[in-house]
Amino acid sequence: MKLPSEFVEKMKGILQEEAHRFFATYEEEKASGLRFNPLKIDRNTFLDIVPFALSPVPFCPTGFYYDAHEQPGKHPYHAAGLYYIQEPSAMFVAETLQPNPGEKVLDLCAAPGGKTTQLAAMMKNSGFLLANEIHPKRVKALSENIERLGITNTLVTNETPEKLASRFEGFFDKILVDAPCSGEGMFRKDDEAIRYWSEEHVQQCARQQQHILECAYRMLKEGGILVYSTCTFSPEENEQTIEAFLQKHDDIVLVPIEKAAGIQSGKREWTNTGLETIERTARLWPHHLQGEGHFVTKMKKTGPSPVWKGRYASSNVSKQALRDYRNFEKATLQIEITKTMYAFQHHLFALPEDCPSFDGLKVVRAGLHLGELKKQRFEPNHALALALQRHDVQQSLDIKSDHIECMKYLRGETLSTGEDRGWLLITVDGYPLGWGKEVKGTVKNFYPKGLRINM
Ligand SMILES: C[S@@+](CC[C@H](N)C(=O)[O-])C[C@H]1O[C@@H](n2cnc3c(N)ncnc32)[C@H](O)[C@@H]1O
Repeated sequence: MKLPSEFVEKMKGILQEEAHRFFATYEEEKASGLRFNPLKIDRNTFLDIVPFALSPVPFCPTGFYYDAHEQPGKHPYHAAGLYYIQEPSAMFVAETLQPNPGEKVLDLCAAPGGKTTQLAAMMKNSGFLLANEIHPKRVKALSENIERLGITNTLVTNETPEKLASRFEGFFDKILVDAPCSGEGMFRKDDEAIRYWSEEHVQQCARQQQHILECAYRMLKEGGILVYSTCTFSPEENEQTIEAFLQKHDDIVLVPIEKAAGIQSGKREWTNTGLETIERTARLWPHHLQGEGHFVTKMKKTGPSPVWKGRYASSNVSKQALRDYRNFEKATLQIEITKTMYAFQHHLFALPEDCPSFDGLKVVRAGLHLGELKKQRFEPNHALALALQRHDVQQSLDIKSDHIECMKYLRGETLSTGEDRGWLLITVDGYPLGWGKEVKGTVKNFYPKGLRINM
């Protein structure tokens, strides 16, 4: 691997006697990890059914390492949202924020959704999570991952941090800024990150991080928690970004992060003022643990915040549309969705709890996408299938993960059953994969075209 020479010199300078251990990790395989999804499966059942060898990530109770030769992204359990593939050190970030059910949480730089999906699971799909991504292409991947993992408490937006800050002053209990950075911790898994690296880019990222943190600050309640993280090593984007932020705000204090399992402290020598409390921050290094590397800071806002003056979203759904949905619900489900409903043209959503009004914001997903209102009938969305449990529906068709029928379904082919039951939840080993509509012995395939596999 050819590392940028300026990067090598800089790391040798700051790491000194540790540098050779750090550089030796570039000769080793990258760490591969996945997190099981507690919204769909418990730990023991997951370990019973998962067909790969796994070993636990010591700093994340839902995280596991898998061998590099495995391809968990291709297994039907991935399509069923039973797990999320995530770089192991990244798993520590949401663990540090520790959101609770019922809280109002913001993930400001969220795509592709590794941390969002972890946060939503920790919140047990309740409360309100705003997952924002500034880049229109990346927000699509975020939204798809939220759908696959069966997340229903999340509003996905495609906004700038400034726009959100002007709308949500003093609104959030907890905020995550997983900042865009120079990605030095990505070098083992992404050649692009190596090619893109320059000292100038490091400085540019540091300026941008300051700006994003300022926006986050405005949105935090008094007593609120702000976690800042990067997947880069440079002190300018880590200790120094936090140092500058603390200098601007005397009502922000660093909350100590417990260090275990090889997690190290941030370094006071790497601040401009020798800031002692920076040791409360955490550094995950590839030569101290199995992971690509992260920097994590936990902060608390102790001073007053403006009282949020916005309003909450209310339903805009017509009586007829609601009737069409309820008819579908009665005929197909065993549960009733009681959340506030919202329609974007013909598409019906069940909003997260405590969802603020999103008028004027670029919304990509507003909670659970229930489906589409077609002429006097309702067609369920894939997201609804993935947010259900098998027993939530009246009719389901279970296929085995190692059976050809499962591949046929994921390829978008029809299935033959000989029955005529209408909407069926198609499950793999009991876990929802998508919808099918059974008419006269044949199940029409509603697995989304964009997700179908070709093999
Ligand atoms: C480190 S990545 C986030 C990874 C994500 N949290 C996860 O766990 O999957 C940083 C994200 O910030 C976004 N970003 C870039 N510039 C930004 C800006 N000016 N404001 C907010 N976000 C930005 C990037 O598009 C990128 O998706």
